[in-house]
Amino acid sequence: MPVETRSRGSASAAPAPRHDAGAPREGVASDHHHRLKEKMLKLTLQYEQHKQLLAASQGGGAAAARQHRRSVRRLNVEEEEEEAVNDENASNAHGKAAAEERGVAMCRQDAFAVAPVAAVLSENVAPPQARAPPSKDSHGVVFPRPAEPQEKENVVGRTGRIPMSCPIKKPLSALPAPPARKLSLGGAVGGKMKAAREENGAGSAEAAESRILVFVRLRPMSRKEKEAGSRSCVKIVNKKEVYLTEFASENDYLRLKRLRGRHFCFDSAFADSTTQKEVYTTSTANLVEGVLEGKNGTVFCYGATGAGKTYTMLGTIENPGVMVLAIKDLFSKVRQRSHDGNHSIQLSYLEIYNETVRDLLSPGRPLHLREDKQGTVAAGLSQYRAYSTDEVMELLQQGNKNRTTEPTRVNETSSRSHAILQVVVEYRYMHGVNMVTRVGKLSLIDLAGSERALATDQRTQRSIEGANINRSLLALSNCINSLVEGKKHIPYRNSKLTQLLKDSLGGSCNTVMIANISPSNLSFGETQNTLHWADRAKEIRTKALTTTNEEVLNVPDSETDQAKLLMELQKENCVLREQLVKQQQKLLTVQAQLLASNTSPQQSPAPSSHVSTPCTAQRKVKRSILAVNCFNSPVSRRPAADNAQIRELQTKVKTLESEIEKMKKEHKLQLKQKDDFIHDLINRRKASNNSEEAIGDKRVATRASLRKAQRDTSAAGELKSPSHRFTSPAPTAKKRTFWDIGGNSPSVLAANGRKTRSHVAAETPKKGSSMLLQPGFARQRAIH
Ligand SMILES: Nc1ncnc2c1ncn2[C@@H]1O[C@H](COP(=O)(O)OP(=O)(O)OP(=O)(O)O)[C@@H](O)[C@H]1O
Repeated sequence: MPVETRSRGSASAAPAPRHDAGAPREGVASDHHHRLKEKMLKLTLQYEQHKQLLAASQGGGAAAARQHRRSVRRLNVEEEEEEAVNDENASNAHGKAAAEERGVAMCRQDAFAVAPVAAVLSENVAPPQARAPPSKDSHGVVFPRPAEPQEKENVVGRTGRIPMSCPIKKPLSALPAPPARKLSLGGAVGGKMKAAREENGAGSAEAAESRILVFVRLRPMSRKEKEAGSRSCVKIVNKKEVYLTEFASENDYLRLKRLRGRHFCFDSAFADSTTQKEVYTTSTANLVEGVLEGKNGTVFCYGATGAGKTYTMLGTIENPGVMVLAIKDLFSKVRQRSHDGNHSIQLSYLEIYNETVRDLLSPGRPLHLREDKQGTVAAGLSQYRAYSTDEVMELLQQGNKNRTTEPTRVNETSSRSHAILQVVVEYRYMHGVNMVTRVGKLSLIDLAGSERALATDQRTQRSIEGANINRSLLALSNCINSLVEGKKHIPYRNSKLTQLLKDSLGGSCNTVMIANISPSNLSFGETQNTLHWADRAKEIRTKALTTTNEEVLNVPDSETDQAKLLMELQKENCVLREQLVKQQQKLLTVQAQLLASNTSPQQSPAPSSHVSTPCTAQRKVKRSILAVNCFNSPVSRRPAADNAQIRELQTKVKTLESEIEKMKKEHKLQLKQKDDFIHDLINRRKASNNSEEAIGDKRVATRASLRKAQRDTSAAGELKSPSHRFTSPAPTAKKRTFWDIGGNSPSVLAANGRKTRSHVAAETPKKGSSMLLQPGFARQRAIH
């Protein structure tokens, strides 16, 4: 039927006659077709539920089985009712005009209730979606039920000019609800971990699998894109649906007819005005909570180059991103809980550049990946124990300076590598006579952007980088495909990235994917690709999350007191460390005052500085400048009042320094005592009986392995124990610690010929320096 007739039909409010012989038969056929589709959907749902029911009955959950049977019966009843309604509708809707009218009306009511959407998607109309009954067992992220979008293929738009086809995806609420993410046995701790069951949902088969949560973030249009005259081709509706519309030139008659729209539905979709905090709270806050409970978590940003991945992960000083917010949150939560136990936080930071793994905190030779009980690990990767958010921020900043970055045509500070920040949180507490150790690992990943060769550069180095980035992302896509299809062999080994992501994708881990997209129609292909893979990733089921990474060590009565003492000592250590940091800060303030009071630049030998702090090289430089300017200057040249003030301040500084020195000595002594005590404890336990020897082994594999690794690698000069960090942060000639990773370190460039963010900063100190070089990792350059 011609378009005008349909339009007229929808314009007239009169319903079509019930048995209109003249009505076109194609309307009936299409209605019938939709009913069949709905029926298929319901059958699929029923099948899923039966599967769950079967699993529930196998898991011994009789109550759960009854519950499922009830919900299946309810579904059947609903289905019958709906069928009856559909039959009636079908007979009422013999006229195509009436069917169109119904579709448009529903469309206006639901999907287009949000006003701005109507402008882009007024063409998309469809019948209602099959709805799955809400699962009572679901403890996953709960979102308000979205308006049900309508589906109709090749419907003429309001303008009646551009035929649109927009296959509507099933909303997430209609998917089988993700089971509770309660507990997990992650790869971080292997060996003979005791699987601690949580009462809530423990043992139920519903918790047998979990799925990756997928979020989409749209960035604002950049100045460049605006200048190029691009239009927005993405619209976000109901905070979870994404509509993608392809625009064709009005003169492109050939493609005009084939213009298509796409619809996707995710756990949440963030519009361009969404704040960093909102993104963090919705996507990652739960993961941080889980890590403190001993569950592993991974967040990774995926998308085309320039789509906003680094902005989402790192952000700017004013708007810190997910990495920064997660770490702040982690520390504040640890502080709240540290009254009942002992927390330690260790972190490592690496990049995958051109298929080689590099340590960002202690750059050197490429690292090799190996598989062990803890999963895939980079051998020799340095781990740093952090005691405050500031310390982590400094480490992160140092790491970012060493990250490979290059300007491309698309993005001035394009990340040419995948960066992975891993934070391991260990929590120890006494539970009766047992010492419980819980370990959770949080991985925060900023992937490099997929790109077209033409979109970036044709220069050799860039194209090699681009090819490697694309290859690893292709490997990631292949793994996603295999996981979704339920294949037995997942090709993790095809790239370093997938090897490191193995636990996050196919293991027991709470995983979040944030897909970043650009609104510009010039990036339509990239956006479509990103959304396609994000949509696929939504279907990946990860392993059961029924346990925490928890180790329970039975401490005999005779040793309980000692264990308690040990914990007390550890707590005291933490307090002492905090005091030390405060004293150091005081010292710096006094020195700054001294510098301010001493305006005349005097040349004098620097006093010996024996305060070794975990400060940056920058801070050290500052200190030496202070020393040169302030100390030992000829007293005779200054007015008497100034001299008196300076003497007073000098005395203060000396007192503080001696105080710090004293504290350090005490601290060292306590650490030594603690280590002796631990050794003693282990030896005694080994000797006591054979069964406990196994537990001893387990300790070595988990908590103790970390300690052992620390000892081993610190011997090799790579990994520093906390005491080492405080006593000798100065770099050795051979091994460079992160404290002496200067932003302008020539060896980074010389060693491999690649550019890091440090080099970019050194070369272009003023113009648009990378956000990763700023204290809050801010890219000064805003959206252009
Ligand atoms: N949500 C946002 N709000 C404001 N500006 C943003 C947002 N997202 C991205 N930008 C800006 O867009 C530009 C490109 O972003 P970014 O560097 O994060 O992209 P990317 O995906 O990491 O690119 P690449 O893969 O090449 O590293 C930056 O200038 C950044 O400040």
